[in-house]
Formats: sequence, C-alpha cells, structure tokens
Amino acid sequence: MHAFKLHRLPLADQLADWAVDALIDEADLSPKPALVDRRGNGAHSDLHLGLMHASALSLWPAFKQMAEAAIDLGEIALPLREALGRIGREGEHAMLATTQGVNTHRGAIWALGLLVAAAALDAQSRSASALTLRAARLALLNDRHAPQPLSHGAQVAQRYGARGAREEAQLGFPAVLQYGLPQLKKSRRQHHGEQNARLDALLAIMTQLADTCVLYRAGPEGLHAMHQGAQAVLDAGGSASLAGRRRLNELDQQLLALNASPGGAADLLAACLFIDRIESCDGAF
Ligand SMILES: CC(C)(COP(=O)(O)OP(=O)(O)OC[C@H]1O[C@@H](n2cnc3c(N)ncnc32)[C@H](O)[C@@H]1O)[C@@H](O)C(=O)NCCC(=O)NCCS
Ligand SMILES: Nc1ncnc2c1ncn2[C@@H]1O[C@H](COP(=O)(O)OP(=O)(O)OP(=O)(O)O)[C@@H](O)[C@H]1O
Repeated sequence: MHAFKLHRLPLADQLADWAVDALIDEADLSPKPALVDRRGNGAHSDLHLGLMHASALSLWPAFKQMAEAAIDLGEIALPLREALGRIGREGEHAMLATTQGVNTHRGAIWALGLLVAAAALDAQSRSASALTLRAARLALLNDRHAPQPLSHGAQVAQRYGARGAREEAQLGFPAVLQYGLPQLKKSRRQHHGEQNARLDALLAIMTQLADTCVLYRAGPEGLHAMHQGAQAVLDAGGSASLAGRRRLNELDQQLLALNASPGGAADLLAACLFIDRIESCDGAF
C-alpha cells in the first residue's frame, strides 16, 4: 500500500463538511440582494458575515449526528424523523449560543438537515430527484415532540395563507429542483462563471418562492417586488451581463428600501449547492 494513500472521510463527516461548505459558500456569495454577504449585512441589523460563518461552523456536529442517525436507523420512518427533530433543535441551541440569540440559520438547519439525512440513507442514490424525494418523505412525517411556536412563518401562513419552509420540504423542494438547479447548470453551460451562476440560481429561486422572511418583513408588496425584480435580472441576461448587473443593483436597492430580505431563498441556494456537490461527486462518497 502507498504510504501516502489518502483516507476517505467517514460518510457522516463528509456530509457534515459539505453542508457547512454550502452555508459558507452561500454567505460569501456577493452581491446578493438585501442579504448578508462580503459587502455587508444587507437588510439585517443583527447579522454580519463573521456571525454567519461562526453559525455555519457551529452546526457541523448537528449535521454529522443527523447523518449518523440516518445510517443507524436506516429507513424513512418516525424514529428517524423524531431523531432529526431532536438533533435539529439541539443544533438551533448551538446556533443561538454561538450568535447570542440571533437567528442566522433556522431555515437552513431544516432544509439541509433533511437533505443530509436523505443522502446518508442511500449513498448510491444521489440524483437531485432521489435526494429531494427522500427528504420530502421525512418532512411529511409528524414529529410528535416538535413545539408549535407562533413563528414568523406560522404568522404569515395564518395571515396570507402562504406556504413556508415546512411545505417547501414536504413538496420535495420544488424551488430547488425546478428553478435553482436548472438555472445553476444553464448559467454554467453559458460559461457565465461560477459566482454568476450561483447568483443566477439564487435569482431563479427568488422569482417564485413564497419566502416567509420577505412576507413577514414587507408583506405581499415585498414579495411581489422580489419576484418581479429577480425575473427582470434574469431577463436582462443574468448576473454576468452588464444590463443584468444594473437590474441586480436596482433590486438590491429596492429590497433594502422595503427591508425585504430573502432569507428563505438564501437557505434554498445553500440546499442547491449541497445537492449539486453530492450529484457531481464521482463514485462513492
Ligand atoms: C420547519 C421549520 C423551518 C419552522 O418553520 P416556520 O416557518 O414555522 O419558522 P420560521 O418563521 O422561523 O422560518 C424558518 C426559516 O425558513 C426559511 N424560509 C422562509 N420561507 C421559506 C420557503 N418558502 N421555503 C423554504 N424556506 C423558507 C427562512 O430562512 C426562515 O427564517 C423548522 O425550524 C422546524 O420546525 N424545526 C423544528 C426542528 C426539526 O424538526 N428539525 C428537523 C431537522 S431536519
Ligand atoms: N446570507 C444570508 N443573509 C441573511 N439571511 C440569511 C442568509 N442566509 C440564510 N439566511 C436565512 O434568513 C433567516 C433570517 O431572516 P430573518 O432575520 O428575517 O429571521 P428572523 O430572525 O426570524 O426575523 P427578524 O430579523 O425579521 O426578526 C435565517 O433563518 C437564515 O436561515
């Protein structure tokens, strides 16, 4: 055996690494409209890039434990769903302890947690559609121990009848499968550059998502501005074109004026990057 043979990471460690990488890549991606990025804190007075990084790293143990639970329990059923719920809530505590009470990644723990578990359940079956289907089947199970707080998402669901993070997962992440990933691949095929392709994927998600962060902060007017503005950037040629960049700057200004931060879309971009990483890795993990 070669003395310098590289060790493959255990599956759970590998998946936790990729989930954290996806969160850091999402946070670093710039210029994102009204979100925390390398330029600043967007529409968030209580967030900054360092906090997003620290928060992402604090979630590594939770993602690893979610993968381990999926490997140990091995099937999509209530014991795994409830283990994920418990680990997810512990992850939220770790996040809040790191950020001193600021919600940096609540939606991301939910989406990426389900996807990490879905990937760990069957390391051979790695297509986006297979992963999101397993994640959806997990999300459809009812965690009997989940608290029912009147979250911002629950409040706008009551007020506007909007579908939020829970429903997006239960439907198999249509925003990722039908908008984010196809746009990511399309912009890559057009050689727009990786950062522009990722921005375009975020914008594609923003064209149609019922983002409860935006609805809570800026109502239907804010959501409409996000949908229209993101579509206008893509129609103008996307982030790689001069006309698209001008539209992106206008969208940034408009969302900032409305205090409308698309946090749900940002979480789903991270989900998109995680799935893309898994799909594109050769052979076993
Ligand atoms: C389902 C969750 C997201 C709660 O959703 P709810 O809408 O009630 O909460 P909240 O207003 O805090 O929003 C959560 C976040 O989701 C993101 N989000 C907003 N809109 C959307 C959307 N349409 N699609 C996807 N994500 C969205 C945003 O980042 C937002 O901050 C989740 O926190 C939860 O129930 N956790 C319990 C622990 C658990 O079961 N964990 C399992 C880990 S796999
Ligand atoms: N780069 C990012 N910048 C800002 N938010 C992000 C980013 N990436 C993900 N998010 C998501 O956005 C959410 C933060 O949104 P928001 O601040 O509206 O939530 P909140 O704390 O529930 O509400 P509020 O700040 O209005 O009281 C987080 O749950 C996080 O998952």
